[in-house]
Parts: sequence; structure tokens; C-alpha cells
Amino acid sequence: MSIDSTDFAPSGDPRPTGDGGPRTAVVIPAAGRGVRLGPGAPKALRELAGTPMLVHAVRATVRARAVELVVVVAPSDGAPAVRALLDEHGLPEVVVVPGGETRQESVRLGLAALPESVGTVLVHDAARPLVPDETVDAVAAAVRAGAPAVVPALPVTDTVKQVEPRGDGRPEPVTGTPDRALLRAVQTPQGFDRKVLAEAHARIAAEGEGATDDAGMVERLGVEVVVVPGHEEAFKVTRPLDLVLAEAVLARRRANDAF
Ligand SMILES: Nc1ccn([C@@H]2O[C@H](COP(=O)(O)OP(=O)(O)OP(=O)(O)O)[C@@H](O)[C@H]2O)c(=O)n1
Ligand SMILES: C[C@](O)(CO)[C@H](O)COP(=O)(O)O
Repeated sequence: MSIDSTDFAPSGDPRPTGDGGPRTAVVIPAAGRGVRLGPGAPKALRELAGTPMLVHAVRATVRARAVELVVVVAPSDGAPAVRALLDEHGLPEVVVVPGGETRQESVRLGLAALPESVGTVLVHDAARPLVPDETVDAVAAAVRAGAPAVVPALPVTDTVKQVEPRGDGRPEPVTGTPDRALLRAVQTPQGFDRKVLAEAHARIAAEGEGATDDAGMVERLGVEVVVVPGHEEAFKVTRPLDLVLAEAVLARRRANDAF
């Protein structure tokens, strides 16, 4: 059965934003399976401190002052369940749409659900549930100040080697060592002028090219992407050890809140 995104329209009123509707929205791709995390529920639905990762991620973005609308892109067969989950956690204003086979496709489907009034779009991984709201606001502010594309990023702490993959199990030969001072590890939310991001998704998809982040697609349009400081707690939950770190961060936050 084909699913229409209108089936999952918000069950509550969006945050009031004045006559023109919301201007700044977050699209949260949450349709990934989490293969690198190991067997289990889709990654966004796995729990941290008893609460699904997606709920942490949505709350983190809703806390940001700049954010007026949140669109969650659910696993393609899981949109009704995600709608019910968000309602259960007191988030009825969040829009839910079904996602695609790749992150890029899921983001495109999320963009398609935005109302006309939205001019600034942030794209934030559900897999980065602990991003501080200050980071979300800093990215939005940089876009609103005129940057067409903004990424939060941290300096790289390991030395990075370029290799020639062989694919036959033999050790890979190193072909270079990029200057670490010129490298940054990129996080989300990534922020964009809506027209620029829509153009990037339309053009790159038409070319049949893939991209692991949205800013990479904008770069290919020849549009400048700028970096703002990222945050250590905005790390991505990718492998099992990341769950241990996320639980520890939440425990530290709870302990700090108790004082
Ligand atoms: N088809 C997909 C694939 C990924 N994502 C989302 O993109 C974000 C970043 O992806 P990643 O961490 O790589 O998640 P997974 O694809 O779930 O991980 P894996 O590659 O281990 O399966 C996640 O919030 C994930 O849910 C998505 O919305 N749709
Ligand atoms: C968008 C991203 O989180 C930026 O670091 C990252 O590129 C997602 O990549 P993944 O391969 O889907 O984990």
C-alpha cells in the first residue's frame, strides 16, 4: 500500500508563529535501520535512559529557540508507530512522514512536507539525540544571518590516513596523510537556506549521485558552506559503544540537574 504523508499530519496545533506560518523548521531523518548498532529495533526507536532516541532528538530541537516546526522522517513501514510514540511523549505538534531507502531520500521526503512559509531548514540526525539546544540555535542564527549553508564541526583528534582499498582482505596501502589542521568532523544539525537545499536535493538526485551529508550536496552546487563550532555531546550513535557514552552523558546531566 502506498502511504501518503497527509495520513500522518500533526495531531496538535503547530507552535504559533504569526500570520506567515513557521519560518524555521527542522527535518529529522529517523528512517535508518541502525545496522552498525547490531540487531534490534530501528535505531531511532532504541532507548536511552528508558526513552527512545528519537524522542531525545526531537526534544533537543524543540528546546531550541529558533525552531518553529519539526518534521520527523520515520522508517517507511513505521510512520503510524512513530506518530503514536510522539503523541505518547507529549509531542503532538511534530509532523511525521515516511522515509526512504537512503538518508538522502529520507531528507528529500521531509523537505517535501514543509509549508511554503519555511525559509530556513535544519537537518538533524535522530542518531544525534544529545545535541545541545545552543548548537541548534547557533546553526539557525548563522543561516538567518545570511549564510546559505552551515555545518557544526569539531577539529579531528586522530591522525587520518588515506588508503587504497583492495577489497581482498590484504592490508590496505596508505596513499597519504592529510594535514589534520585542515580537517573537521562534521555533525548535525546542518542549516540551509531552504531554496539552496531543495535545489541541491533536486539536482544531485537527478544526477544519480549519493552524498553522506546534505552540505556535501550543496558544495557540489558550488555554493559556499561555512563551519560553526560543533559540540562533543552532538556525537552520532553509530556503534554499540556509542550507546554506553550516550547513557553516561545522560547520567551526568541528571546528576548536574539534581544540584
Ligand atoms: N534510509 C535512511 C537511512 C538513514 N536515515 C537517518 O539518517 C541518520 C544518520 O544515519 P546513520 O547514523 O548512518 O543511521 P543508519 O542508516 O540507521 O545506520 P546504519 O548505516 O548503521 O544502518 C539517522 O538518524 C538515520 O535514521 C534515514 O532517515 N533514512
Ligand atoms: C550527516 C552526518 O551525520 C554528518 O556527520 C553523517 O555524514 C551521516 O553519515 P552516515 O553514514 O549516515 O552515518
